[in-house]
Amino acid sequence: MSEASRIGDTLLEVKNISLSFGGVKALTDISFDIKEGEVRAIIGPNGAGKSSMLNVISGFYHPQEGEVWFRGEKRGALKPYQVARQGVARTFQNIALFKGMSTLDNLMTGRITQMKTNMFWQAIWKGPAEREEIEHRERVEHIIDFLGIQAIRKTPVGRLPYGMQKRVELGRALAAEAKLLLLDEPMAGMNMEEKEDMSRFILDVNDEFGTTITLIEHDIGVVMDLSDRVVVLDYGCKLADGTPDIVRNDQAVIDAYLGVSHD
Ligand SMILES: Nc1ncnc2c1ncn2[C@@H]1O[C@H](COP(=O)(O)OP(=O)(O)OP(=O)(O)O)[C@@H](O)[C@H]1O
Repeated sequence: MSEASRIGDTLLEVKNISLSFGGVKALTDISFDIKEGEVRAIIGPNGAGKSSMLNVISGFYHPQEGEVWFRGEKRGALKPYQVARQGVARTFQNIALFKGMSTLDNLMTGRITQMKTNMFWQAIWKGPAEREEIEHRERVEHIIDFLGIQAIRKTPVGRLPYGMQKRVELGRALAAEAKLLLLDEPMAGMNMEEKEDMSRFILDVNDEFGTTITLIEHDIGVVMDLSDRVVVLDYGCKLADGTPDIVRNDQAVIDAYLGVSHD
């Protein structure tokens, strides 16, 4: 698909976001947008404010100043589960799976935001709840196929190698059928081969499901290959914003973060 047809209108916009923790200013007057269908990276040195920004988008942190707009509407002070119900899913820097549960059951927990029947229906009439369960299973089976993890579907995730756990975590976020997927360092701690696999899955997810993806990643090479646009933070301020080409040639970015020009 051509770039022009893949990327659509603005999906999410943060406007003039400032966030402090006591005396620490984590974010100062940050504005940028995320367009439908794009892969958008947030990069910056340690402590630059990347995770804080992701936490603002996912509703875990509420900034003292600024606004978040999602699908053309200003978002109120929603709780994280309400943001998730609107179609924003995320993964965490440290894997947050249920280690004793199987891959399949972990993926099923990703369906919670999509569940429509409640305890009342489940108690008095199993029909709708059973039909829903079948639908959820079908969706999860599709994700298992897509990520090529059939062999580990019954394995407790705590026994899986790290790279595989990260893949399951991606699968759980996919199970939520999000419009916007937030990935917090999806390749941290991976070897080169695992990083290549994960990069391929991220691009395939973007392509096949049309999911908009925003990711934080420390490996600059990976970020530049994956992303349509990159926003660079430094000491809580926005340093640069644009295509990988623009960002990698920006002198302020080279000075503050990259250290050397990546020609
Ligand atoms: N919950 C919190 N309480 C207090 N200070 C915080 C909290 N979260 C972040 N900070 C501070 O805000 C600043 C930005 O941190 P943040 O974790 O967002 O940066 P980061 O770019 O994600 O860093 P890293 O790459 O190391 O994960 C840091 O000075 C950090 O210590």
